Amino acid sequence: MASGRRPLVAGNWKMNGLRGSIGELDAVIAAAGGLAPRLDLMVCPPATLVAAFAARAAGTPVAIGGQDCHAEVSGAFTGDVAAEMLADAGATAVIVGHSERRTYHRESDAEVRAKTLAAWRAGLLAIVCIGETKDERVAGRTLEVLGTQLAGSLPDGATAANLVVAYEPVWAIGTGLTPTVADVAEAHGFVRDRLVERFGAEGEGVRVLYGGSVKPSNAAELMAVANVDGALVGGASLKATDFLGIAGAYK
Ligand SMILES: O=C(CO)COP(=O)(O)O
Repeated sequence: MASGRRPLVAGNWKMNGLRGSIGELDAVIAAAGGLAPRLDLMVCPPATLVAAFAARAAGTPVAIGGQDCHAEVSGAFTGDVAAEMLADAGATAVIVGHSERRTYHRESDAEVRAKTLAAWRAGLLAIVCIGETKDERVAGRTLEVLGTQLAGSLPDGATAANLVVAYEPVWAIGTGLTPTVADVAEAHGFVRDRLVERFGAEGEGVRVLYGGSVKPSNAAELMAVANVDGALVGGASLKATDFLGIAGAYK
């Protein structure tokens, strides 16, 4: 903090939410005016809800993002969604390389890189996720893994305006477990160094979010760590009261 970087608190709804869930977005929008002077707010609903959510959030401080995109503009890719389609639906951002995509869809760093380029091609902010597994942490390989993921997943041309990195330890996602403050500081400091090495002043401006079991009760502690520029929130983003409680870490 005290970095000049504007915090971003983003909710990743994952495969949750029906049209009737828009009341949660409404509650976030209702509180957004009071929070907007201090931070950016984003909700990333499933693809089926992006258009409706974007229409509802239009003209408010709440941004809407997708959760994944295909690398191509269009074509015979059944079930996939292009970055241009998300933009057309009103999204201004997209999460790429989430560990659930890397695990269940076997996405490689090269694919994540291609998806990041697709996001930029469509004019979207790319939120690129990285993070180590429990085994990798126990083996003392966390920073090596993060370095490899950053090198492979980030294309040249990243700027403070087109890239956000989310550090999400795989073992902390949905488990209620979080790294220690010292471990978060080490990981985020490492990511910052790599961003600055590669992208110079732009890398200094790229926001690095922490994700993995962020809750209202631990948000203040996690968000106060150096080089933590906000949160990517899963489960606790589904209820507006919890999501806003996390955003409330920025007083
Ligand atoms: O994966 C996450 C956000 O992308 C984190 O999920 P949880 O907040 O549910 O642990």
